[in-house]
Amino acid sequence: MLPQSRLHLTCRSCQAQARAPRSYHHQAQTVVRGAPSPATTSGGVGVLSSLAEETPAEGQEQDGQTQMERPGRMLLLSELRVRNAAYDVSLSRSVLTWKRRTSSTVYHPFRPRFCVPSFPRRRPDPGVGHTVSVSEILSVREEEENSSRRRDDGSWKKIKEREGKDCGPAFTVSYVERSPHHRWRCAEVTFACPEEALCQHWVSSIREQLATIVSRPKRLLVYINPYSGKRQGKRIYERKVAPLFSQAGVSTHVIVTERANYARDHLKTGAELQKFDGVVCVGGDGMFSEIIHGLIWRTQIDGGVDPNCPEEALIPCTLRIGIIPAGSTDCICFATVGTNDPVTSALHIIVGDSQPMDVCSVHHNNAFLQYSVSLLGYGFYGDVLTDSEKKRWMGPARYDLSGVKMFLTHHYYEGTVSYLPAKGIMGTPRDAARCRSGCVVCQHNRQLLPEKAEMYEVDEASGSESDSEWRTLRGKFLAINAASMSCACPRSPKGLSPAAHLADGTTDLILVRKCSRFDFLRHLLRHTSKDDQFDLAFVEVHRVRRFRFTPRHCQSDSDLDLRENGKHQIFSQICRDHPACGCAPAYSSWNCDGEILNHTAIDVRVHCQFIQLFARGIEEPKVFEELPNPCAI
Ligand SMILES: Nc1ncnc2c1ncn2[C@@H]1O[C@H](COP(=O)(O)OP(=O)(O)OP(=O)(O)O)[C@@H](O)[C@H]1O
Repeated sequence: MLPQSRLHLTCRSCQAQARAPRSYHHQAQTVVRGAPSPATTSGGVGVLSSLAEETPAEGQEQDGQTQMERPGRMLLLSELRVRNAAYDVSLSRSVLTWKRRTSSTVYHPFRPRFCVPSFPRRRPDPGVGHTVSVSEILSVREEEENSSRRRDDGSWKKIKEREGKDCGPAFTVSYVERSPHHRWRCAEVTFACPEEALCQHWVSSIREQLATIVSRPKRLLVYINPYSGKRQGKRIYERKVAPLFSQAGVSTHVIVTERANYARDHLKTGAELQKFDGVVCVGGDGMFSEIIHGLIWRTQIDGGVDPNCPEEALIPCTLRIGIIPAGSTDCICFATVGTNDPVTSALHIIVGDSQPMDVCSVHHNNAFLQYSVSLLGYGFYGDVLTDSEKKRWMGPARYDLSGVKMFLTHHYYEGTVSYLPAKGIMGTPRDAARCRSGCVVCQHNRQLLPEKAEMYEVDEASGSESDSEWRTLRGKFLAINAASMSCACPRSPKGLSPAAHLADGTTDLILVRKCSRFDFLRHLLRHTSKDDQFDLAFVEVHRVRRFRFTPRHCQSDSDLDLRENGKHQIFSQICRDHPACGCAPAYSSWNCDGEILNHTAIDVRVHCQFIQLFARGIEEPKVFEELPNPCAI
């Protein structure tokens, strides 16, 4: 137990104590009696400097008072013990910091509970400190004095950290710790306190700070597709996600879907959305598509907007969506979090992250077809999906087999593409920079949008939009792809359009014209190499706000869909089903985020930052490389 005299506590509500010293340095020297001055040790200096950094500008010299007289965001500072070692622990509004005191007689390097050391033991670093953002603290709990607690699986476990001397009052903080490859884990640290009152004060102070984070969801509506991927959706949710939600005090209403489109229909009509802070889908991209269709539709209907009209200004969805990856294709999760890991996604939901995302609306002859957030692909990717649907029994391997088959059949399709280029924006599809967490390109282009939208409206009203802005291309295409995000996934880490942005109000229109099989293979292989996949004579890419496609056979027939066009349909279907006849089919299908569209003539419009996800975008690697805690890696 620490002697009472060694405890020092600074609290916003205890101004008298905080005002007494002239500086943090001075305060530490005067309050921590009976111990070497922290300012004279490396540990002390580190703590004090981190506190100084945390003090806001408005806390600096005002009315002749020093920073210490107006402690700003610093709330608590105590000497506590972690695994028998003394630490200076401080709490501000933004960070919790603990730093080992060099005066401590026993040194046990701190490690989070989950961490298995995978590197040779280092010599203790006297300056080792840990800083956790308050926004990434999941929960805090007071430990019971009998040193045991119930585990998530219901069994009882002895807490190793509390064995030995520190069996008095203690509290445990659970927080987000970064692992390689953008994975997040829940780590814990237990602080032993010299007395019960101090322990309770720390717990209530941390809870108070957590309560101020209004972006955190408190109640979630969860849809689980039990047939996603390897049919593990329910298990993944129950084992990996539900315990974290419950630990963080997030309540849930869970619905296991009973059929395809169950979640979409429930969201459209039945769900009491006002009761929830967000919707979570447990499944793959198909399940996510269901969720956004239900939510967007419901938002428009509630707001009195006709979703069928391609020219309508749609109302953005405010309810955030979380994705727990459990499907065979989890591209959207990968693009927005950087990994397909249920625990990481659950932690992003708990901390209340927000990532805006563009949505494309797809219409045919003024009738709404579908929304898309990742890939709209005609030709190669449409054919791969059509073929793979017949092989669902094979599982995810069906995509590889159909990919090889469609590459060998090498079909091209004739048609006309018209597009509205995204002018005056920051960024191009050939940029080396990537869309990352807090992307400035997305923020900049979003700000431009109201002006541009007005300009388009004016043009449309005067009937001149198509003349002045639209561009038209005709030709034979092996593939026409519109990538609204990079479409990176574990198989294709660069994606179809590596520099595409999640939320800049544009889509990258990639046109692969008729070429030899060898050239097409070169293009495909560049998706996985460092070479630029657009730097080929038969490939062009345009960043656009809107585009239309009309297959050749529809052009003479006022955009009538092929499926309504008897003769062509019959022959094309025969050619598609029996490629051995040697005759190329006249049409392909659109692959819209993994679903096949019923029409080939389409009008696509991008809606900037139309939905919000519980995600942060992909963080730059340095975020976890620079962590002070060596156990994090
Ligand atoms: N209870 C259910 N029974 C059958 N199908 C369902 C059910 N719930 C949802 N679905 C449908 O299953 C389809 C595939 O779901 P999901 O995307 O979650 O899994 P997946 O394995 O990744 O599939 P895919 O790779 O084909 O997208 C979705 O289109 C969804 O509408």
